Amino acid sequence: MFCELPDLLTADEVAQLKAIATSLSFVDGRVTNPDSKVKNNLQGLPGDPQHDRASQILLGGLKRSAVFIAYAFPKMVAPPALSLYRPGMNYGAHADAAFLPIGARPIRADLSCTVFLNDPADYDGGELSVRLGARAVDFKLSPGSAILYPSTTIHEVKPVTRGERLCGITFIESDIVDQAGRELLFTLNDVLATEGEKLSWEARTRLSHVATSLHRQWGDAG
Ligand SMILES: O=C(O)CCC(=O)C(=O)O
Ligand SMILES: [Fe+2]
Repeated sequence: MFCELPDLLTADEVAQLKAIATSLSFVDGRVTNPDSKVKNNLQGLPGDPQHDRASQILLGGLKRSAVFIAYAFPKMVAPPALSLYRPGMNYGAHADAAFLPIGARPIRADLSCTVFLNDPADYDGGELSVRLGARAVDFKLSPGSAILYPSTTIHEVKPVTRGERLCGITFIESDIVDQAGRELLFTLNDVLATEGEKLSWEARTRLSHVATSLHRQWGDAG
C-alpha cells in the first residue's frame, strides 16, 4: 500500500533544491488543476529553467533507487514539481486525476509520490494524510525521504500552521495497473532477491518463472 524511500535524495541534493526554491517564482497551484476547489498551495512552473533543474534532481533520485524501480514497475514518470505550502495553505481531500495530460500521450497516475524537503521540526501541520477506509495514515518524513502511495486513494495535505512545507511531487504510470498484483509481484521478487540463494537452483528457477509469467500477464509495458 505504501512504500517509503528513506534518503532518496542526498543532503547535497536537498540543499540544492532548497536553494532553487528560495529564488523560484512560485505560482498558484491551481495552474495545473484550474477546477480544484481544495488546492491551496504554490508550485513551480514547468518550463522555468530553475524549476526544470529541480525536476531533474528529483527525477534523478527516483531513477537510481532500486526500491522505487522494484516497487513501482515504472513505465512513465511525470516531470516532478516543487510545491510550497506557507502558513494557512493546505490541499483538501481529493482523488488524483486518472490521466495527466503531459507529453505526447497522457500519463496514467497509478502511484503518487511526495519527496519531503524541509525538516519536520521547522513546520507545523503539512502532513500528507491518506485515507484507508474510516482511518487515515499521516506522513511527514525527514528531508530527502519520499513516500509512494496509490493514486487511487483519497488524500489531503493538512494545513500548515507554522513554517514552510517544501516538497517535490510526481505521479507514476506503472507497468502493472492493478495495485494488488503489483504489490504481490514486488513481494515475490523481493523474497527471491533476498532469500533465493537459500533455495535449490530448480526451486529458484520455478519461482522466477512464476514471477516473470505474472509480470507478462499483468503488465502493459507497451
Ligand atoms: O504534497 C503532497 O504531499 C501531495 C500533493 C497532492 O496530493 C497532489 O499534488 O495531488
Ligand atoms: Fe493528490
